[in-house]
Order: sequence, then C-alpha cells, then structure tokens
Amino acid sequence: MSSRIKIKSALISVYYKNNLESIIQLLKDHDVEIYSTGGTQKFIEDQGATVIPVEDVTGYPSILGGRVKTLHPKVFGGILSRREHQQDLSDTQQYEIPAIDLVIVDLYPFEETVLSGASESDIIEKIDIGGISLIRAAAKNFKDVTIISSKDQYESLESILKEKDGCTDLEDRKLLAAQAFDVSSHYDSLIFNYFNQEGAVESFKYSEQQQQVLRYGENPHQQGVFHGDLQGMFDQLNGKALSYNNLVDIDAAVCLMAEFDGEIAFAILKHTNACGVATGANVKEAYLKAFAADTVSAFGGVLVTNAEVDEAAAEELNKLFFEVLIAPSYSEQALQILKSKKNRILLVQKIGIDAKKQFKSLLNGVIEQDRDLKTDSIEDFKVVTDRVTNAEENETLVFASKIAKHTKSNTIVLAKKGQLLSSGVGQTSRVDALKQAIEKAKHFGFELQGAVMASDAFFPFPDCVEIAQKEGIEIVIQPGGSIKDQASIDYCKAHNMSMVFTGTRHFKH
Ligand SMILES: NC(=O)c1ncn([C@@H]2O[C@H](COP(=O)(O)O)[C@@H](O)[C@H]2O)c1NC=O
Repeated sequence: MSSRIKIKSALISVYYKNNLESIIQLLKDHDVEIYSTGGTQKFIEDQGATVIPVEDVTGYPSILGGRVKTLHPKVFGGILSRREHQQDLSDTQQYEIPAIDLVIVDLYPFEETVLSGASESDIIEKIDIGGISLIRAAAKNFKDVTIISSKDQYESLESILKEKDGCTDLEDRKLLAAQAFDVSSHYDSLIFNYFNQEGAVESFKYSEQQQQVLRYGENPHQQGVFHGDLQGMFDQLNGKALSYNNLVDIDAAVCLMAEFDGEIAFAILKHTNACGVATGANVKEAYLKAFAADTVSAFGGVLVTNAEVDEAAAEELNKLFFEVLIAPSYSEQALQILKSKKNRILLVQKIGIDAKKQFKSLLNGVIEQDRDLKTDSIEDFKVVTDRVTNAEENETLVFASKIAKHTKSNTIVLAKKGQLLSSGVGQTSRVDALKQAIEKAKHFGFELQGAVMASDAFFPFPDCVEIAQKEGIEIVIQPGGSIKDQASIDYCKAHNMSMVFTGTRHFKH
C-alpha cells in the first residue's frame, strides 16, 4: 500500500477562522477542491478561493439554527469510504458521494463558553455535534483521510503539505488521528464533567492536554511527567529542569503562601513541610526571620514569597544554597544576583491554584477530595478557658494555625508574633511532634516563654498541654472535638493557660 496520498479534496468547517489563510493558499496552489459550511465558506471565498457549499453536496440547507449542516450520508460517506474497498467504491459511485481526503475542523468553544459564565442554553448550543462527528469519522479512516482537529494544528499541516508537495504519509495521518481522538475525548470529558457536576454518574474523567517531562521522578531511576499547564502558572527564569520532588514541594509552598494575603511573607520548605515561615516589613526581613527558625534545614530548600524579590533580599538569599525560589516578581538587580548559580531554579508565579478538588493515585485507583480551603480566622475562635486571648495573641494564633494546616500530620507548631519558631512534623504521636518542636526551638536559640502552640488535630489526652506548660507555653490553639477535651481544658484552667478551639481539623497526610 502506498502510504503517500495526494490531497485532492478538503472539507473545512472551523469555529475560529483566523490563521487559516496560508492553508487556503496552499490548497489553492495544489488545486484542492474545497467544501465548506456557512461562515467558513464565506471566509475562504474572501481569500479568493472557490468553495463548494456543503449544502450542494447534501441537498439540504443548514437547519435547526446550524445544529444540522454536515450531518449527512453524502458528507460522511465521502470521509468514511475505504478507497480500496469494492463495496465502498460501488456505494459511493451509486449515491454520487464525493471523496473527501482532508477534513479541517475547529470545534465550538465549549470550555470557553462554560468559563465565561454563559447561561445553560448558550452552553448547550456550544456542544459541537457535526464537528466532533467529522473528526471521529476522518480519524477512523486515517488510512485514506487526513484529519486536522483543531486550529492548533494548522502549522503542522502547513509544513507537511509544503514538505510533501500537497501529500500526506500514513505516519502523518495516523499521528493526526491520535491527536484527533485526543481532541474529541478531551472535549467529551469536559462536557461529561459539566453535566455531572453533582456526581450523579459514578465515573471519573480527568483530562489534561498538556504535559511536561520532568528531570526525573521521586528518585533518579524513576521517570516523571507533569500533566497540566505548568507554563501557564510559572515562568522559569533560571536553573535546571524541574523534578517530581520539586513540583511536590512547589505545590506545598504555593498552597502555604496563598494563606498570607495582604502581608509580606516568606517560607522555606523541605519535603513539603515548612522549616521557616515569617512575615515582615519587606522580603529581606521576612526571609531572615524565616531562615532563623532552622538554619540547617533551609539548605537545599524550596523558598517562596508573595512579594517582589528586591536587591536587598537577593543579597541575603544568595548566601544560601537553595533548590527553588518562587516569587511574583524579581527586580533586575535581584535577578542578576540570583542567576549567579546556574542550577538555581527561579520561578515567577503568575497565577494561583484555583482547583477545588485534589486527586492522588493509590491502590489500583485514584482518590479524590475537596481541597482544604478553610483558613481558621479569629471569628472561628472559641476560647474554652477563663484566661482569654488578646488581639495580638489572636493574630499569632491565626499565623500558627495556617502553618499547622500545611504541615504533615501529626504536627505541633510553635510560633511567636509573625515567626515560626519550630514544628514537629509527620510524627506518629502528637507528643512526639511537640517534643521535636521544643527541642528544635531550643536548639536554634528560641525562648519558649510567650510562644503559642498550634495543633492540626485535637489532643486525645492532656499530655501535650502539660509538656507545653512546663516549657512556658501558655496559649494553645486546636480544633477540639476529643471525648477527652475536658481533661486538656481543665489542665489549662488550673495553670492559667488560654485554650482556643477552632472547630476545624487540618490533617495533612
Ligand atoms: N451541525 C453540524 O452538522 C455541524 N457541522 C460542523 N459544525 C461546526 O460548525 C462550525 C463552523 O460553522 P460555520 O462554517 O458556519 O462558521 C465548526 O465549529 C464545526 O465544528 C457543526 N455544528 C455543530 O454541531
């Protein structure tokens, strides 16, 4: 079988007409017979090309407001007929069905319409039926037909036609068919998810059309790929390619930093946990306070801030060996300083995370949950002791609870005004988490008198408040909810401590 096919006829039906001009010119140059639908036909004719209206083939006008225009045996017969199949040949001859060698479609913009907040009826009208059918038919018959299933593929069609003198090869057509089924299945997944917002149909469809191959997976002998639009979220200004672990840490860093709205903050993360977090009057101050919490763990860390990195901050940051820095922007001078290390990954974060759901593969499936979008605020506080907290203490409690929320369970966070002192992370018991936090804070020279203690989940026993009180910690924030809450409350009351309940647990597994 000769795999190279000369394109003699094309059906073009596209929503967005732009960038089609050079394709039309090429088809004209190769004397390709062009069939087309209403708006597309007009656009092509304006380019000076002759077009056969699809109505001339079907014998029907476009009806039902455009819901039916190409859906006809004379169109689909011309696409689906196998050129070397006797029965197909005699059928197409008998019914005078013209062969169509190339199909170019750009679908109605369903996703764009949903995102625009359009009404349900407008959204329904943007479900393309004829176009998707053309795409699937042409892709099925890739042995004989070339399918261009989106405006994003015009450039590749142009180069194939130029390079191969108006012809396509089997490999081209098969690859384009795979791309076509990618387009059609992605389109249908979006429609399904729109229809199944309440989850009535027990099925999971997650579709991403972009991907980035990562430096490697969790370890160098594992391969890794990110499925999604990384470039839409970050500009990488410097450094080596991102790895799987980088992305896991970057995600944790970005989620933590999203908690700090309206104040300059800086965080240093290792293996998804913060080892330094602080707010400050400027990035340099916030960084130095964050770094002070653990000058050892910061080595090789993932750093994040929510304000422009200026020269003063960059000079300090440059003294540290770190893996990744994420910021909304960098001054020219800061960039010059930070780019001095060629492997150092510098990212500009352009947008936040707007996903409402989280997914993870486990066992032989995928687990899904709502993202934890609850940030504990002073309005949530319920003081359960006689000693109440003042405004400044409340601010520190909010600060500490934000960090606890983004730290692996079990965690205990110790903080003073706008500064993480230490935390115990991912421990199998809450007491161990507290002991780890106390030891770390002391190691890095912090005085615990006046510090607050935040816990991601309730205290099952009064042991943590006892240990904390003996270290001079007098203010505690926790969700509450243990059947033994009263034991911790009684201990706090007996020792003139304050205890605040938030009512929301923040486990992070
Ligand atoms: N109904 C049909 O038979 C049909 N055939 C093609 N389309 C779509 O109509 C659009 C082009 O329409 P026009 O050329 O009239 O601007 C394309 O996005 C194409 O995918 C159709 N429209 C929707 O289903």
